[in-house]
Amino acid sequence: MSNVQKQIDEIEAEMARTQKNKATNYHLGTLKAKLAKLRSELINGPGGKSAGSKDAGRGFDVTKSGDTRIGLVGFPSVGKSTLLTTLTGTRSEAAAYEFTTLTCIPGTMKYKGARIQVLDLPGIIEGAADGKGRGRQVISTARTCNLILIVLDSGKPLTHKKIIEAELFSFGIRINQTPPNVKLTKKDNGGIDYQEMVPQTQGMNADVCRLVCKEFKISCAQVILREDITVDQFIDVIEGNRSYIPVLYVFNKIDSLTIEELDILDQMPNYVPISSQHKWNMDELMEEVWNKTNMMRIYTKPKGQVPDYDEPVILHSEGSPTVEEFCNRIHRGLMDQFSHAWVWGRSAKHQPQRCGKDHLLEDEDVVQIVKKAG
Ligand SMILES: Nc1nc2c(ncn2[C@@H]2O[C@H](COP(=O)(O)OP(=O)(O)OP(=O)(O)O)[C@@H](O)[C@H]2O)c(=O)[nH]1
Ligand SMILES: [K+]
Ligand SMILES: [Mg+2]
Repeated sequence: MSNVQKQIDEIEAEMARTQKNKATNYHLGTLKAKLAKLRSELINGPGGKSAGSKDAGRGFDVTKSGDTRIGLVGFPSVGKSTLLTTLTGTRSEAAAYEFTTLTCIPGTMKYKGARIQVLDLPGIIEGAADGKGRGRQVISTARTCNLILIVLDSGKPLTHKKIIEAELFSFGIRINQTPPNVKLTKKDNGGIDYQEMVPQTQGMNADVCRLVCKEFKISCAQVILREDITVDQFIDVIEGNRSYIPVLYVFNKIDSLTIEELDILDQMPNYVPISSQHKWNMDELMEEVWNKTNMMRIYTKPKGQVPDYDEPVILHSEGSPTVEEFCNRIHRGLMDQFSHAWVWGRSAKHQPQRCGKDHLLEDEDVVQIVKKAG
């Protein structure tokens, strides 16, 4: 065991021993900061780049293609390769022995007009993020995905889910979370200026903030907390290299479960039960993938022609994208020529509606761009 891993274990043991209360809150804050620093060191070497930076653990060299990228992550033999083949038609060897897949196999599927790249990956086990097997490469590649499918064998213990989550976590991936709404501005002088815009109920206060900053050698900064966060989330802000990625839990091999066992699984959020071998419930999986990747279809309509429903322009957006974002997606420079747009569909008050560049679009709107005269 490496020296760094030993220190990590010691701190984790100390944290487990320490009762959570007001008096120990500060001490725990310092321990959490130390732990985060050691984890970065473990992944990148001492003084190395922090997790997630370009030269940190290298992923597999697979070119991005399509509108979005999803990765299949899980223990060996849960059925990732079988799923890739079922979804995309690309053959990836599947077999009953562990570590059948030794590299990253890409495939593509089309759904609602969007081209989705799916990455089959080698299986990972506990300790993957610290370099066991190809674990680091797998998780580095997972960091490049817009959505991760954690594939689980529904006949195996649920503890596997926790282990995979912990591996992703220690590599700087935050699943199904949004980046903390915190502003941190480093300064040259003036100490730590700490402001709470909303009451903090999960351990943050001015002293904890100062202690954690000190651990990271930040002595002067403005810190504004715009939501109620945990100390761990504050450390995430300081380290600044986390990847916030949505996750779906795909419970495979449900063909070998009883109805009662299936009912228990049914109560978990973000989960999709499937059988990749029997192609069961693929429709729900595709729909959940669609919902989690925040894609929107906008159809173009050249003047005097019917809209092109086969090749939508795909926009990624948490909320509604603007006409301007749509134009920029088609090609740079289009906005220079933009006069107005005709919009049909859910976002239009009448069909069509004449709109400016700030108009907010909805899924499946049809847009015709009118260029400036001359
Ligand atoms: N019963 C059942 N078996 C399945 C299903 N999907 C895959 N399998 C079997 O599970 C075994 C492992 O499948 P793989 O697709 O190789 O699993 P993997 O996760 O890619 O495995 P590694 O590449 O070794 O990590 C094979 O024997 C598959 O036939 C399923 O839906 N139901
Ligand atoms: K296998
Ligand atoms: Mg495989």
